[in-house]
Amino acid sequence: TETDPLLAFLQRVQSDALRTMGPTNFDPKLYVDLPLKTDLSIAVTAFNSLHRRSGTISLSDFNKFLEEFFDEAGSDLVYAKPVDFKPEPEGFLVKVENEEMRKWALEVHAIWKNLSRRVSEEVKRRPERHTLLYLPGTVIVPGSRFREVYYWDSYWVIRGLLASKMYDTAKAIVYNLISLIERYGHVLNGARTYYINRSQPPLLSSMVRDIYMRTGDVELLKRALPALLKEHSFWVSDVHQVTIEDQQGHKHCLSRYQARWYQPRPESATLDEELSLKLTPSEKDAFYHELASAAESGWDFSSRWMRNSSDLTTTATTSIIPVDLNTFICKLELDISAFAKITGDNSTSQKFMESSISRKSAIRSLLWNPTLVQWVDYWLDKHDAHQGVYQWNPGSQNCKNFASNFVPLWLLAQYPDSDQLIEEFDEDLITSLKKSGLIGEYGIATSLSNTGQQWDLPNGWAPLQHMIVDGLANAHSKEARRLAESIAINWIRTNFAAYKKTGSMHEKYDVESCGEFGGGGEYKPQTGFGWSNGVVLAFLEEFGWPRDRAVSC
Ligand SMILES: OC[C@H]1O[C@H](O[C@H]2O[C@H](CO)[C@@H](O)[C@H](O)[C@H]2O)[C@H](O)[C@@H](O)[C@@H]1O
Repeated sequence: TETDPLLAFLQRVQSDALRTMGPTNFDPKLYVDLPLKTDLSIAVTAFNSLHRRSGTISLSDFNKFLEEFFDEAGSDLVYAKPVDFKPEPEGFLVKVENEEMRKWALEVHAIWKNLSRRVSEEVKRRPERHTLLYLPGTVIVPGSRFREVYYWDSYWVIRGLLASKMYDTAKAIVYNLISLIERYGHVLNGARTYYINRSQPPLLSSMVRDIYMRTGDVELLKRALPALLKEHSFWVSDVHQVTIEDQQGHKHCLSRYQARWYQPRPESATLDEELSLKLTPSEKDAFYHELASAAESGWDFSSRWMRNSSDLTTTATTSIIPVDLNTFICKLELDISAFAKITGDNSTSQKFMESSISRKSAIRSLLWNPTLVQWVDYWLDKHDAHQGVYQWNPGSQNCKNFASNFVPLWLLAQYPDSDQLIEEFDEDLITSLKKSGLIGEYGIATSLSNTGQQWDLPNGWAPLQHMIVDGLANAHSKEARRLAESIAINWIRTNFAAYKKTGSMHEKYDVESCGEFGGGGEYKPQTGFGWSNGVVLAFLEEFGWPRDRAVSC
């Protein structure tokens, strides 16, 4: 995609739009999402002549140009009512007894209709006019500016669809993502040409597993398995995998995020260019690479990846071994092993069981911190590397509290015999979470640093709430289950309060105030919103809502 002519042209339009319209309310992503009405060459000629005619283009000429040559952003995804949507499905949230809560849950459930789309046949016919990629089945988009399917968002969308008994829609999403692996070798960050250079947290196997648990569909496992094997190769290739030798001389392999991209992200090019103004040309390329790699992590952006939490240009994502990524890959290995066993491929099952055991041992040896009683990320220092092998240094563990430090709880809950991850699961881990400062009044904070980046304090994100709550709820400890339920109740209440106030579900919430959505970051707070809806429905399915429990916070 580096020389993708459509993207190159749309980025010229994007920077002209900024010059013409000014920075207020400017969203660069809008321009790289515009579908062309004509062949590219015709639009480029018209654009060049517009430039020749007038040095600075007037707003009205610019708007006329947009209207003549482009359709509206998002018009290449057509509204499609999901085939399996029912206003109140049989067996829906049976444990929700409170009438007000049930009424709201049905409203949240009904939002699936608004977020459901199909890629237009026009995209299949003339792909060169669209940055949107063709997908065969129904998609659920996150909402607002996110008018395409996203990789890791889809896991929580599917969790919600399962609560909504929409199994066909859930499967269609999975088949779409599989089609991306078949075409590109990995699931893209999102289904746009400008996302081909990177993936997002690998959760496809978790989507398949959860759907299989509800439907028993072995065909799904058979279709998914070859794709998951390809995806696994992607995450353990030289690009992502690093070898680290521990203090006993054992070598371990763990993975990191690393996009194949050294330019401004097309969807945010004007912002990336502005941020990099003070950098030299080679520093710029490295910075763009680190930003795109942070986007691969799903945590774009966060003090978690920054050497100096007040300076985004110090983002160094590729120098970090993230605990959540390795948990997801370990889960992918366990899922592959389980699916292979069910479908009768015992040697693949055995091979991936062994890979998962090695990764668990690596996580425990390198990322577990016994003093903090939690897992942590690890900073790679190039001075510690000899012939491509890093020597483990305990001082390089990142001891700051991030919600991601507790994501292994989720894996432990799904595969309870994964105890190689930890000496022994005991109440100290729960105490460590409670004392971390991450548990806010209305949810789990992403970090403890308020940097103005969206993956930091005071923002709480639905996926992080869900993985930790799910992990605690299934930890076979009454204390852990109680904590899980209280986090879930507060999270539901704040989502409910914000919905009552604004009429919308939000992409992120402020965990310090009731009913407030989150902010910060590089774009305006978005509504819709796929994963938030999914997590509310999944929590209500798990914990229910008794008649006499107050709905407001
Ligand atoms: O346009 C800026 C960035 O937007 C996306 O990231 C955020 O939204 C995604 C969709 O909900 C979500 O998956 C991600 O975790 C959010 O940070 C996009 O994924 C980025 O690649 C993009 O640069």
